[in-house]
Amino acid sequence: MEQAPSTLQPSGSVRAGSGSEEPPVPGLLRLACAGAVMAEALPLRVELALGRTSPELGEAQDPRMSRSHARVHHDGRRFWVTDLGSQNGTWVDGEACVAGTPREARRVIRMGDSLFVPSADVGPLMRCGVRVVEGFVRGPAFQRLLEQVARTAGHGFSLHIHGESGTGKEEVARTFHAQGPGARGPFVAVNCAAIPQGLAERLLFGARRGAFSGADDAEGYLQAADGGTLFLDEVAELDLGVQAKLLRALETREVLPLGGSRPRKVDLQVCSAGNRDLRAMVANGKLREDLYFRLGRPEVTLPPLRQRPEEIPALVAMSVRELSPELSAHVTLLEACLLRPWPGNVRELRVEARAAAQEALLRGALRVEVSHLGPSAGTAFGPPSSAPLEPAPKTSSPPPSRVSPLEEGERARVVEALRQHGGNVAATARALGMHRTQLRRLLERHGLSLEDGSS
Ligand SMILES: Nc1ncnc2c1ncn2[C@@H]1O[C@H](COP(=O)(O)OP(=O)(O)OP(=O)(O)O)[C@@H](O)[C@H]1O
Repeated sequence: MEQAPSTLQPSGSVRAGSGSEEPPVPGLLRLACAGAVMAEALPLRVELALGRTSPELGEAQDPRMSRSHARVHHDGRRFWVTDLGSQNGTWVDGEACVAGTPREARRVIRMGDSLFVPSADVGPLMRCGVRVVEGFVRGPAFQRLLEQVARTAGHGFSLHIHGESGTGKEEVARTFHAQGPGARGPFVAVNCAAIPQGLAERLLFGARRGAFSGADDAEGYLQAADGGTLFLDEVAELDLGVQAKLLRALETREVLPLGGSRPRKVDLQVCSAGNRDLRAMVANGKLREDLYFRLGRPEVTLPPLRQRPEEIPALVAMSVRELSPELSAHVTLLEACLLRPWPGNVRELRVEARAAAQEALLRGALRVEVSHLGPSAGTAFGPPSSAPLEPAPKTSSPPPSRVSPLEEGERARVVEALRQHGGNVAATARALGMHRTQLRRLLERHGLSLEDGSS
């Protein structure tokens, strides 16, 4: 049951369902005002003059903004900010502006204690706002995706959720379950990457007493999910033999436990998830083609957090409050979090925001500022990025070299973390704010082994 959602949007703004057919509306996402988190869309036709009394800013005013603070201009493709000699200054993408000199803004603008993010389309935020439902922050893209998933669940047997690690795929799977015919049944989540190879069959399909020495009767995950939904995260990590047996069970709706002679009927929906391109995995022989057709369609994609900036301030404020209700997130912390790329997505952001809050408490502060945030938090793939939030227009610039400085930074950071944690995968992953699966993939990509952490 959904508890009454709270919505971070101005009263009077429009809220509707999907609006993807609408033409894009460039503008600013106003994500903080006077230090308080908000999520409001400010459409921008050509120019917006922002200041303490601007009619565009409505009733929510920031006393630290000057009456005539800055001008934001959109040239049809890019956003430009000019500080108008404000008392407290204007920061664009983390750097202070010189009054009177236009500066291109790509990621975040700070004026007083207010934050604005330039966006090629503020329409979705105008229509949907940002909602917080049972401690889960849902921006417009997330809301639209959940609507789509709810429709699929009504008349579908399976769903595949594609998305980077830590983006919230389990919440999407839970919506698929809650909206499907087995909503009253169990929801069983299985991380296939975490199952030791030799145990996969026993854990998935169960075992009969005597199947192997010391074996007792045990239910598998498929039997446990009977009448509900089985959520298989990283399904392509199962070995091909287990994949064949899984496919058979899903097709026949019967599970034969290890050492058993009589299969048991099961009735379940299946939701799978992962970060890799399943078609490429089929092509590489890592995923059975027939299992792909059973599980891989339909597919929905959950965008990474860096493409959902409107959720970031609410997530940070929530994580800080979780540590202590007396703490508050300062605008400089929110700004820094908007500037970093968060390769570990929401999981990493929440871990690092809580760590910053803890640091503030240790230093006796009740306001969590950027100085409390770990310098490498949110940058596991290199230094803080200045890449635009929306895809940049195609240019004829030369292709990047094979090993970019960003990748070198990432490799060095992983090696250092491994060294600090004695090659322990779980501890290293935790320290980097990522999932173990994500760390294993990084090690693979950089040709590293656990021994690379020993010095
Ligand atoms: N929008 C959100 N609001 C609040 N918490 C969130 C949100 N999205 C994710 N989280 C939290 O972040 C953590 C990671 O989310 P989740 O486990 O769903 O990620 P995932 O995409 O399944 O990643 P992985 O494949 O690595 O498991 C969880 O603790 C989850 O509750």
